[in-house]
Amino acid sequence: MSSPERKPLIAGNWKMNGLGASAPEFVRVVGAYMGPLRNSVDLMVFPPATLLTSFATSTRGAGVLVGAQDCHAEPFGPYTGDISAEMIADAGGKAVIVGHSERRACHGETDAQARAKAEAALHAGLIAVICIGETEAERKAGQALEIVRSQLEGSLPDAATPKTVVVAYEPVWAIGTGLTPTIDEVAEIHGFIRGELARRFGDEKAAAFRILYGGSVKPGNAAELLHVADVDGALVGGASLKADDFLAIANAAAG
Ligand SMILES: O=C[C@H](O)COP(=O)(O)O
Repeated sequence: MSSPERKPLIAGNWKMNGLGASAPEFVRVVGAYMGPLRNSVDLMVFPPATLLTSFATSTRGAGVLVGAQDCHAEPFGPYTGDISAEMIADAGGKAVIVGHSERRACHGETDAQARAKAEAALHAGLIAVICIGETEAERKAGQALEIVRSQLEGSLPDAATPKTVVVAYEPVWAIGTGLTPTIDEVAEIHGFIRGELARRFGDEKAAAFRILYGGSVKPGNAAELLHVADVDGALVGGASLKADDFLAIANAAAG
């Protein structure tokens, strides 16, 4: 569970889903957030880049932060198809996801690239949500902690602060599968991440970083997962596409 100084954060990653016609779902989230929820939970939504500007416009002043799902490490240049952190900020984005396992698996993204992208994000004034997590084979081989340790070390910039960086632990085998680690496994990894942050940044700073859990978070399991020690929120994929489900998860974080 989040400590008093770490406000829970629920982040919705729409992945490659959403057309202009999906905007009303987001607008419903924004509307509901303007009630008491706003005081107890931070919300972020990461639509596809095509919807970034319209989502940023519809949440203006409402407090839901909108971000992008990836960025290039360079601010501009001959990188066809990519967008930079500066462009995300220019479009009204406030955050960016880097190192998501789908970028690592489908685009061969390395820890060093995730780190360079996170550095670019900080330079552009964005919050970087940095994803780490082991595969099923790595967990079965007893390597989960070591993989998480090396991804964390390799992907986090030295300049990371609790205000500019959020860590998201997403076991790859739990993403989109309906499977989740046990509560004890989640507690073990999140506690381990907190310890590794303390080794690198000191106890005080480490205590202020938010560490999200991601992987098959749904309204039905959110409360249990979100009340585990050192779980400060969730990075939600599929369930973030439906306003009711996403809001139910946000309310679980608040309660
Ligand atoms: O970024 C979100 C995660 O990959 C989790 O996705 P999921 O909730 O659909 O399992």
